This record gives sequence, C-alpha cells and structure tokens, in this order.
Amino acid sequence: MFFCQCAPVFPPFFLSRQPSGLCFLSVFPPPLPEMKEKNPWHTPATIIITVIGVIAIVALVTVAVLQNRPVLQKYKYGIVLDAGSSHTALYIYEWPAEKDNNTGRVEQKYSCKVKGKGISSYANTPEKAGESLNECMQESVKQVPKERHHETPLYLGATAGMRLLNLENSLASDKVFQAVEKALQGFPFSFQGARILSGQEEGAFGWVTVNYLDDRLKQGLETTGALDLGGASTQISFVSDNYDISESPSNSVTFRLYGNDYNLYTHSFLCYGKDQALLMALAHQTKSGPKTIVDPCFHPGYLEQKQYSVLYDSPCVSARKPQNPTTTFSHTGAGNFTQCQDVVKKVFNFTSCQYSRCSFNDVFQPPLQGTYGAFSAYYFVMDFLNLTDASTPLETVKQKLASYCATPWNQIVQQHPTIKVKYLSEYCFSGTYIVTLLTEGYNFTSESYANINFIKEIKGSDAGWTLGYMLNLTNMIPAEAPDLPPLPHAGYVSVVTITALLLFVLVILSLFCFCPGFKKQPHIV
Ligand SMILES: O=c1ccn([C@@H]2O[C@H](COP(=O)(O)OP(=O)(O)O)[C@@H](O)[C@H]2O)c(=O)[nH]1
Repeated sequence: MFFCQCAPVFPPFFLSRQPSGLCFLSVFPPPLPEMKEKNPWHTPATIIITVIGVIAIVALVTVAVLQNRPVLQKYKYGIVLDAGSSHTALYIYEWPAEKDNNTGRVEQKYSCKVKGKGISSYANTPEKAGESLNECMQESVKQVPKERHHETPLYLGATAGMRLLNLENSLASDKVFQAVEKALQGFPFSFQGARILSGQEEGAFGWVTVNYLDDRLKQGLETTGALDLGGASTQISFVSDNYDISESPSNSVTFRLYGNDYNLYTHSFLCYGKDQALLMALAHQTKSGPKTIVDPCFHPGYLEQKQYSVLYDSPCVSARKPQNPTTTFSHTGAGNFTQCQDVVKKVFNFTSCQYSRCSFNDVFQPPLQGTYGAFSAYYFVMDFLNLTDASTPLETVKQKLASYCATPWNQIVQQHPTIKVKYLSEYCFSGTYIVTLLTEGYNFTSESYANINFIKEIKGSDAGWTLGYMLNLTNMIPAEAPDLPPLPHAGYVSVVTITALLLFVLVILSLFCFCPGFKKQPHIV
C-alpha cells in the first residue's frame, strides 16, 4: 500500500488526498464526515397533529363566527301620525326584524311635519283633512322598503284639538275621521285605525317614550317624569313613592314592563295647552267686552285688531263670552312679566281642593319626585327664549323673561325677521305661562325646577306620546325581562377562539412533555 503523507500546510490552504492517492493543495477544506441534524418537530406524527390542530381551530372558529354572525340586518317599520291641535306630524320607526318582540331597539327613522293646521281645523271641509296628509304619506311610501309596506302598521292618534271638536260637535269630528281614514286606507300600509287618545293615554305614552329612549325601563332604573305641553292640553306624568292610588284612582296607570311594576301618576289638563291658555287669559281680560285691552303678556308697542267671535270660538272660553261685545277689540301690549303672571294665574283655580294635596282645578297631585323631561311646546318656547339650560336658576329664568317681555315689539320683530309675527308675538305669554304652570300649578320650587330638562329628542327620536303608543300597540315592550344570551356575539367568538388556541397549545405541550421522542436532542448520523 502506498501512503501519501500529506505535509502540514498553513491556512488558508488545505491538502487533500484524492482517491488516486495524490495530494492536492486547495483553498477548500476537506469534507468532514457527513453530519445530519434531525429536527424532532419534523416527525410525521407532529406534522399530522399540527395540521389536524390547525384545521380543527379554523373549523371551530368558522362555525362560531358563521353560526352567530349577525345576519344582514333587516328592519321592520311602524308609522304613527300625531294629529295635534295645531298641526299633524308623521313619524316612522324602525327596529331590527329578528328582534321585534323584546330586545330590539326601536328608533325614529324619519319625521314629516304636515303642512297646514291640525285636522280639527277642517271641521267644515273634512275631505281637506285627508288631503293634507298626502304629502307626508307619499314620502313614507319612499322611506319604507317596498317589501315591508303591507306589514307596516299605520296608526293615527288625535289629541286635544279633536277632543275639543268632539265635545263641541261630535258629528263634525266623525266626518273628519272618516275623511282621514279614507285617505290613509289608500296607502299600501297596514292601516290600524284613527282615534282620539284620552288625556291619560297621551300622558302615559309620553312617559313610556321618554323612559324607553333613556333605557330606564329595560335596566329597571329610577324613571323620569314627563311634562308635555301641547296647544290645547298639557300632561304631567311621574312615579311617586308617596302616591296613594285610593286617593285618586282616576290618575293612576299601572304597567308591568321588563319585569318591573310601575304605578304611574298622570293627569291631562284639557284647555291648558299654551294656545287655549292664551285664549283663556284673553277672555279674562275681555270679560266686560272692552274695545281695547292693554295686555302685560304682549310687548310694548304691539297692536292688533282682533275679532271677539274668533277669540271665543273654543269650548275652553265660549262660556265666558261677554254680553253684546263689539265685533273687534284692539289688543295692545304692556310687556310686564309680573303683571302677566297675575293674568296667567287667573286661568287656574287654586282655591278648591278636596284631596290631601292638589295641583290646580281641584286635581290631586302627589309630591313631585325625581327628574323630569319637558317636551313639545315646553321645548319650542324655552329654546326660542334661550332658557333650556337646566343649570339656569328659576330666579334667573324669571329675570330674563321680564327683560324679554319688556323689549319693545318693533325691536323683537327686527331681531327675528324670519319668524311668523303671530308666533313671535306670543313667546312672552308662552314663557310666562310655562313658568307659572310649573311653579304655581305643579308646585315646582326654585330647588326642584333644576330637575326639569327641556328636551326635544332623546338619541335621535322625538320625545312625545307616539313612540310609546306604537310600542304598546305592537307589544314591543314585554311584561317580563327577556332571556338574553349570556354573552354578546363578539364575546362569544372571542371566548371560542381563545379556548381553541389554549387547547392547541396544551396538546402540543403535553406531546412535548410526555412523548419521549419529542425530547430527543439533535443527533449526528
Ligand atoms: O315647531 C313647533 C311645533 C309646535 N309648536 C307649538 O307647540 C304646540 C304643539 O301643540 P300640538 O299641536 O301638538 O297640540 P296638542 O294637540 O298636543 O294640544 C302648539 O302650541 C304649537 O304652536 C311650536 O311652537 N313650534
């Protein structure tokens, strides 16, 4: 055997012996004996487990997501027409279709103010009452998806204007309803009828609306009282712990909503809406049929010729019509808040009370309690006067009103060129009436006045009786609290995902710890 003794050399050169036995000088090192590192994670068992694990997790999470995925949201709708004394308003409500019996939140989608006056003003031309609704109704047809038209309930509720017309002339009131029903039946909705709401319903449904929108009913929180001021009537509704129903059962409305019992005090004062109250205040000043009245509730410099026949054309004042008055009278303003309050106080009867306590006109009222939402004309008037801020003390409200009433009429007209003169002229009276009704009438003090919030809407839905009315007629508020899933959708998916991942990690760890093959160090073959 011939051996080539390769002499040692210095790097970076190497000597390598070829199979022929010859030695070569090279810059490459001679190959080492073959070294193969085996990764234990690359065993077939691990790969199969990993693939199965990943597939299982993906499948689990997919099923969880798909099973509980909120289906493409579909909505249901309801339409309510509020036929008030001064105007009619239409509201469309919507709610998630799959939750219409309990948990779904009903929201106002659209509102439309009907042009012209309230339906009661069409007593002599009833067909026009129906026609007046067409524009808003046609818009509703566009607002509600076509496939929902036939199942969308449509209600018309009339309030104090129609209550008064019904008292005055029930035949005329029936004809107005016939015309309105005929018009509404011509639309593709599910018309559920037109009717006059009782004052108690108006008060109670206004209370339901406010507390529903505030989420107080579902959560069983202390409720908010509701103060509604219309043109022809006004309502006060609240829960009082000290309300003994037996003292005045006619003021009590009981509800069981979401598993809670409510004993609501409510009263509606017909003729004490701000328009009828103004007529009553004028009637007090024109008892003797004068040619001129100097009215402290109108601005200095205000002057308007008014007809006695128009002034007394309402059941709220007709009985007080003076004997043989002139045809017209001059209505001039004096702009004095304190004197205006004295005039306003005359429309209330504070002297007789057959109960332990009263508001006015011998009407029982339990002690005031909690906070109140004051809406409709309460809001319109106080918003115009810039007095909606709940932090404004009652004394400041009175001072601001006094200053506003004393402002000369020509200055007021100049400052508000876009507001109709008729409405503009009445804000001094309306503001004074609101403060007097709340303090002298309902007994709010300087302290409790701070609990009144003047509101137009809550979370995008108007405050008023219409939403509560629809919720009631569609059984949308259950008597008992609905059984809710313990977790919301997102929470459910998260829990399933995290649990699946934990399980996977656990399986891999246990394989690693308990299967000896997984512990082997890399080995050299
Ligand atoms: O944008 C508005 C809408 C209404 N009002 C007044 O608010 C009262 C609302 O009365 P509604 O017709 O609702 O009367 P109801 O039938 O409830 O007595 C009337 O005095 C209206 O003049 C207002 O000042 N601004």
